[in-house]
Amino acid sequence: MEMKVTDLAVARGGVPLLAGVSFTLAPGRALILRGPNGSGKTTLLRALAGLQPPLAGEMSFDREAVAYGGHADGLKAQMTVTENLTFWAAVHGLREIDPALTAFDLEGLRDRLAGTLSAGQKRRLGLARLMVTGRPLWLLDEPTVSLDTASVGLFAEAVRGHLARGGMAVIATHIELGLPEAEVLDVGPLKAVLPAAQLDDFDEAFL
Ligand SMILES: Nc1ncnc2c1ncn2[C@@H]1O[C@H](COP(=O)(O)OP(=O)(O)OP(=O)(O)O)[C@@H](O)[C@H]1O
Repeated sequence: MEMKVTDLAVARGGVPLLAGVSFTLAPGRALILRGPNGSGKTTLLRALAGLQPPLAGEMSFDREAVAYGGHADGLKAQMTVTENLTFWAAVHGLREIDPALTAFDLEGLRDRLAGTLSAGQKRRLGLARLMVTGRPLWLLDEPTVSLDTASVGLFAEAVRGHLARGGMAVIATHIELGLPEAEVLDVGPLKAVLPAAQLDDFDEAFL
């Protein structure tokens, strides 16, 4: 499956943020989204994930292929690491969790309640969940928040393994992930031009 996005425009709170977003991603490829705070990377990812409608443009790829990793971790605090992953795999009709435990160095924590994990450990578990979905298109919003250098390395290896299996990834990040093979899209220059009338209503849009 190829991911093709053409002339996408997105808004948040009624305010247009980005326009003319176009890219094509082939199996085995990753795209890194860059851009200043507030430029619309999260909003773009939400639109790609089908969580909000775009203002305009075309998206051609299978929505069922998407595994979305947003800011909220969505972990079940009263379930163990193993139970969280097993549950998530089962939701996607799968059972295997060991490769994900290994990839994110979670074996030693497999029986710990997710609610008792540190911020970085929770983040690793949240990322491990992507692997057990079996879904080919990872859409990731700031996946390395709370991760130490070693864990960023684990994440980069996991993405690389995913790409090697024919997967794809679109990743919004401010840091250097150590994925030089990834393509980069800077959304900064794609800032939507607000019509004057809309500029008057700008504050209202956030109320
Ligand atoms: N729920 C909301 N309602 C209204 N406006 C919002 C909402 N969430 C975010 N925004 C605004 O939309 C704009 C784009 O936010 P977005 O989170 O997409 O940017 P970003 O590029 O991901 O930023 P960052 O690099 O800080 O994560 C910002 O001005 C933000 O304040």
